[in-house]
Amino acid sequence: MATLIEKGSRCWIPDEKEGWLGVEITNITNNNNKYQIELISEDGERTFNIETSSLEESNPDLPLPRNQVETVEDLTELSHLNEPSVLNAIRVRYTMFNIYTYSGIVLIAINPFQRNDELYSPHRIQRYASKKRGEEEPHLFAIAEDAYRFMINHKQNQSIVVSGESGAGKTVSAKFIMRYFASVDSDEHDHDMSETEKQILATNPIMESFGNAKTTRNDNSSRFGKYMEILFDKNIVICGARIRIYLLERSRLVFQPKTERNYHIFYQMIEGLSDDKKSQLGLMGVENFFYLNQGGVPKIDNVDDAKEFKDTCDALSLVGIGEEQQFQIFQVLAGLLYIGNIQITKSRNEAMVSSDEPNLVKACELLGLEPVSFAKWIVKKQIVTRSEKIVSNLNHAQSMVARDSVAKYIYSSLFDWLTDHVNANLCTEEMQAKVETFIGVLDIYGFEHFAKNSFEQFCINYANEKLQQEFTQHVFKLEQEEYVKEEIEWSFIEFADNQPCIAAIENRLGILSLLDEESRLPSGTDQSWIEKMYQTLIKPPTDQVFKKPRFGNNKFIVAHYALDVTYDSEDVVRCFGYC
Ligand SMILES: Nc1ncnc2c1ncn2[C@@H]1O[C@H](COP(=O)(O)OP(=O)(O)OP(=O)(O)O)[C@@H](O)[C@H]1O
Repeated sequence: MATLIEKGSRCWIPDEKEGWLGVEITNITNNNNKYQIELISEDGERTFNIETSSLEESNPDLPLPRNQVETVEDLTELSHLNEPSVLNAIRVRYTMFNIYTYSGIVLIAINPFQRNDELYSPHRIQRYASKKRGEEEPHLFAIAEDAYRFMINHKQNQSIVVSGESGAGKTVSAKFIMRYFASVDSDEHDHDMSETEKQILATNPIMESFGNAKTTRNDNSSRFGKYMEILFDKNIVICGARIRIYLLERSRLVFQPKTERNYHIFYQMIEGLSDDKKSQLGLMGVENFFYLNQGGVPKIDNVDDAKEFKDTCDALSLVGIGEEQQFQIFQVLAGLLYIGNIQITKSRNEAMVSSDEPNLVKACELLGLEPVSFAKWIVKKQIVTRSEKIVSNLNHAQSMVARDSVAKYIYSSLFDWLTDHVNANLCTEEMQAKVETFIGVLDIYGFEHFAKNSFEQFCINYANEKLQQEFTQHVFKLEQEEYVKEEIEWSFIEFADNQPCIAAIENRLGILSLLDEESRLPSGTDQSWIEKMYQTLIKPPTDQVFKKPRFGNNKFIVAHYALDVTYDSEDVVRCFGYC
């Protein structure tokens, strides 16, 4: 910073409202080695008493006020790669409707929250076809084209990772990338969609109805991770596609926070089915089902659930799930809603449910279960050891978990079944035989950190931890290869290695194996899992990344690459055991 502090230098100072303020140094007075710096900012001349350490250098050519033009298409071209310079460059581009900016091999996308059809038109696709990155302005299509060319030239499979927090625009971006692949190899740029694109896009209403929900951050939030592969034959023509699903948020089926909803399909079904079919399934209004009424918002603004239902049914028909099978799916869904209404009573310390409890009877009728044994196994558990079977009673809270676990398990099995069905349609055995290479697009939840973090957040953050490791290794490896190729002198760049965190999670005596072990024990509890973790992991080297919070005995902290997250252990062992 020493060279920076002189009259005329431009720099950034922290600002409570704006984050950072662009300023110019107009005068410096040294008073007992405490510098008083006069700065001129975009909102007029002001004098600031500033610690020199809180200044950040800005680009010498950055004009004031801040949001005058500074158009780097790649952040690596900035003369100072500090936080304010990076944020400013992205912000300036955004105000000029450039939502995409490169940062080396990464494309940063800012959600515009407004439609711009031209940006993704067939004409645009054509503009990026066969072009090298940098020949056209930054765009998703340039990333897709890069992967496509690399696959052709090197005969190597490619993957594009789309990452970001909820509502950032991952799913929309992934869809546009798919559209690029589906149309770039056809001669139909200016015409209608290709058959393959139609088929691929038909999977969207299905996966979204069953896997998306309204959350506080996004009315159509994907509650699962998705890896979609576009398959190419030896002539580089698309011969099919394949979807893999990760981490469906099972807890949403039985619990929704205020203003959020369960999976769209339930509301669609209630709005869209004919009265006759609804009465066959015993379906009533949303407010009558505990699994649907907790968030208190049965409707989403500008969304017509009945129309969406029709689109879902059309898409199901398109992938070969006919009307009869569709009705069976709705029957399963209605059965789950009745499971959620089953009343479990408390008697002393034991839970009780009668086999003629009306909701249980209806759930069993819809799901083809036998009421007496279903009622029994909601309130009891059986552990099978090598020599015997041990049956014990559950208390009320445990029975509620058992009841909900059945519903969660059935729903996620239904989701898997749908995915398999979609896959069978997108890639038949005949297509499979032709596959030479593929390009995969990963659309997965970003890092999550809430006031209360459950096992689901833990799994999501673990997945992101692995992605982060893959990313750093890939970027540094590529960069170093480039230096060697160009015979540039270089020394190793220090970067945060997150391997210790991954090791604490997945090693032989790590968080996951201790959980696995605990959930197999007849007497396994959350508390004993936590205590085993405290004993095993709070010592070198894992004590760097695994900690005990100052308050409470049922939580643990993991120091992730993004930040420290405190996780709750409540119900983890029981739910894990049921899975
Ligand atoms: N490129 C874009 N152009 C216009 N609008 C966009 C774009 N990307 C996202 N949006 C808007 O933002 C909303 C949220 O985007 P999207 O569902 O893709 O987020 P997400 O990152 O997948 O979120 P989640 O993790 O919750 O699923 C979209 O419904 C759309 O309204």
